[in-house]
Amino acid sequence: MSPLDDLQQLSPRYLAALSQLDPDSAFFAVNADQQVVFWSEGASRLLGWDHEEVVGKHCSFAIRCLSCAKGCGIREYGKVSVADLTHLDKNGKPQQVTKVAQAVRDEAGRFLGGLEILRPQQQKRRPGCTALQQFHQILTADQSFLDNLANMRFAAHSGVNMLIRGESGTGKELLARAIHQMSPRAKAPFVAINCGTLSREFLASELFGHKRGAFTGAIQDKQGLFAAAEGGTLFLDEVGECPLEVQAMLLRVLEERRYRRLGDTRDLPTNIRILAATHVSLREAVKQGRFREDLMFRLRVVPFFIPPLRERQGDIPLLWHHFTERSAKKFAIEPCQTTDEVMELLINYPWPGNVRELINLSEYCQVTRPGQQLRQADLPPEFREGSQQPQPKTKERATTRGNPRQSLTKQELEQVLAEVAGNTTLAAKELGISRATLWRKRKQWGLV
Ligand SMILES: Nc1ncnc2c1ncn2[C@@H]1O[C@H](COP(=O)(O)OP(=O)(O)OP(=O)(O)O)[C@@H](O)[C@H]1O
Repeated sequence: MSPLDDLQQLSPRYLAALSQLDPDSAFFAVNADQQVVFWSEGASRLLGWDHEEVVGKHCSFAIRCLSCAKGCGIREYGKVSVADLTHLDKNGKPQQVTKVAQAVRDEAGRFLGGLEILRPQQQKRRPGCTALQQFHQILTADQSFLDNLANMRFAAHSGVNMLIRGESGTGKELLARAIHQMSPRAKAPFVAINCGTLSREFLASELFGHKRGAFTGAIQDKQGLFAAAEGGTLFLDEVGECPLEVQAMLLRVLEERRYRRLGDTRDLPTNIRILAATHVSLREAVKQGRFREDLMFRLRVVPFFIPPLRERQGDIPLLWHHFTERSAKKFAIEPCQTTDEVMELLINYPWPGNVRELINLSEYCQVTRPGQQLRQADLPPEFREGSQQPQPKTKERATTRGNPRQSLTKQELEQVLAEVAGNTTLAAKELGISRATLWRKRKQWGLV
């Protein structure tokens, strides 16, 4: 049946009239293939997509939410009601909504389609979190990450030294820039340096500057980053890699608020805030004698941990759609479309390179499949089933029922789905399989 036939069946005039009862909300209807057959004006306003762009397309094209990536639920349960859901609009901006959805069935109980309403929740949003997402470019749907970000606003404003810990690509520098922006130093410079990539002498010279003749090759006086960042923030990335001699120099600056250029005889005053980041534990580095304990305490007045992307699975669809749209704009092409199946693979991938790796992959997909539907085969080999690295040690994987890939039966899957009320994530965790596998098994055995 074509989308137009479905449109007739679902009485568009009634739907249009119904949607006018709540013009701020997004009303839409899908057919049995989950293609959009009705799209209200409120939906266009809330989610940014015009009627013509959406009708006839699979609903995942415009309805970008975490629950959709986990499986829609409307077909199975007939009725869905979820509060506090994060949806991305056309520009990748998160929208907090309440969702209600109702399946439409024929006399024989066959699924004909569904109706869904997304009500905006502006009034319920935490003002701090919204501002963080929009103003500081940190996108996340992870509530505990958001809470931590909101809780550190005062520390950010207060000017204390902060230490950010997280794996490579998790957004440490992005967060450091956000902290700088939230501080009274926002109008002064933000200067970043990676302490892990320079030799001791170069690093000291970069940081503090030098006088002509201070060392071989110092042919003229040079100002360092302390001078460049005066009044602002100096971000010391990979501070754990800093040589011990430079650590001693940094400690002196932090204690005395004065520094000396290499080869100089006089001290210069400094007024900067130091933010530092590390991917290793500084406590461990202290234990191993590679890092000064006194400097660690000075730097980590307020510590902040950014969880790796694999522990913020809810952020994967959000960031994916955001960066896919962004690279589509960058290359002036239509964004590629991500099926539920591919999204499951993305969600279950361990992302060793974190957000940076996700951005690179989204650009790769954009340029290799512009405007087209992304298939599993289009992803690099590490995303294909079976070649995925085991996911890093989550508690759930220890609670599986043996070796499910070989032994899972339809009956067992049915039983687990019943136990967890159809929740795909919980069922996958319980069975110790990826959600992609679970989804495939459900399709194979007609359990969708
Ligand atoms: N939550 C997020 N929302 C939007 N963009 C993000 C987010 N986290 C990271 N990014 C983007 O990912 C890229 C990598 O982030 P960033 O350079 O801040 O990571 P990092 O932890 O400092 O990495 P490294 O330790 O390797 O220097 C940047 O383009 C950044 O803007």
